[in-house]
Amino acid sequence: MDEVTLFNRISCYMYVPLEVDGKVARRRLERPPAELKVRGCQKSLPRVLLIGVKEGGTTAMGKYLGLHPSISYSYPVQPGPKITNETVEAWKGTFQLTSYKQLSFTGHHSFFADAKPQLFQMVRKYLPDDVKLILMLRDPVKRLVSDYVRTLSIAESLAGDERKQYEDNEGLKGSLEATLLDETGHVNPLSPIVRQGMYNIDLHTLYQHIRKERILIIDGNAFRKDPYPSLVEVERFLNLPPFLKRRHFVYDEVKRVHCANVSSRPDVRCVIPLKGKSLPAIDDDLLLKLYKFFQPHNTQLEKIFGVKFPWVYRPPTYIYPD
Ligand SMILES: Nc1ncnc2c1ncn2[C@@H]1O[C@H](COP(=O)(O)OS(=O)(=O)O)[C@@H](OP(=O)(O)O)[C@H]1O
Repeated sequence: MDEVTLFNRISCYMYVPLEVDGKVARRRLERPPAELKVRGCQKSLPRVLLIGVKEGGTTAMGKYLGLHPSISYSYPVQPGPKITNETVEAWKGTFQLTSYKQLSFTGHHSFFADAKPQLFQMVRKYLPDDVKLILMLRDPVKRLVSDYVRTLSIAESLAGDERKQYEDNEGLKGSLEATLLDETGHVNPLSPIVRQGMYNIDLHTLYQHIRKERILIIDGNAFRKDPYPSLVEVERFLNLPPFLKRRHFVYDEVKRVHCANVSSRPDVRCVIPLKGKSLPAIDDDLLLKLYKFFQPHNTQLEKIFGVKFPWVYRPPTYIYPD
């Protein structure tokens, strides 16, 4: 069966041609009510949850896994802040319709590091018993720099008290060095963007609450270089019928990432609209300090939790490795 037919048989939505300025685009519509009923289409709480980390590749993973016809992906919205019947209902209200042949899937990059209490409460009380979690971990130094660039650009778009409050919350202190280092020049583990990369600590807490078999950890570095092998791993972890193919992901020389091309989903192409954000040049000494700081945390990841990604073993370096 071709991709479009398969999608049209399973999904609660369809894409119809729409002419805009002489060009044919596609508009997504809900299927007719009778079909929605037969397919059991409704908003349902996720059976698959992407839990982070921030800047780990969660946006691309969400969108690309959502290309699978057996997956109904809803754009990430953070529930809460308190988890109650009402806030969970409101969260569910933001989801797409899911048919009985699909798994409802969403997530938020904050679950792993900042919103664990909410995550645990939801898993205990609200989410389906068979819920599975996907966690994307990326070289913590790259994650940190990417996070800094993103956070700074958000701060620069704000003004006055609002900016000050945001900078305080995020621990931004005027420069990359001031944000990451304490008064003695050591990497500051209390800096929020440093703390987020100490994955071993958060993983320890996660495994105390959620069984290991329910969690798949994906290498965000490998996913960025080529999303296809990671997506196949996720398909298998979720016991989905194999659907995603190598030809669905094409490297874009300008954007420097893979973009998607699946005929049933004209709405998903590249995750970033233009070029990937360029990372600042980092002083050699600072880079070495950061890699040295994270090395014992990465070692714990391997020794205690069996995470064997290449960057976990990398010795500290003053170059920014690939
Ligand atoms: N295919 C593809 N397309 C676009 N971007 C990709 C892709 N694969 C991985 N990435 C990397 O994802 C990084 C952003 O991560 P997140 O989406 O987790 O960020 S967020 O915290 O949820 O906003 C972002 O990090 P930076 O490159 O450092 O900006 C991307 O490199």
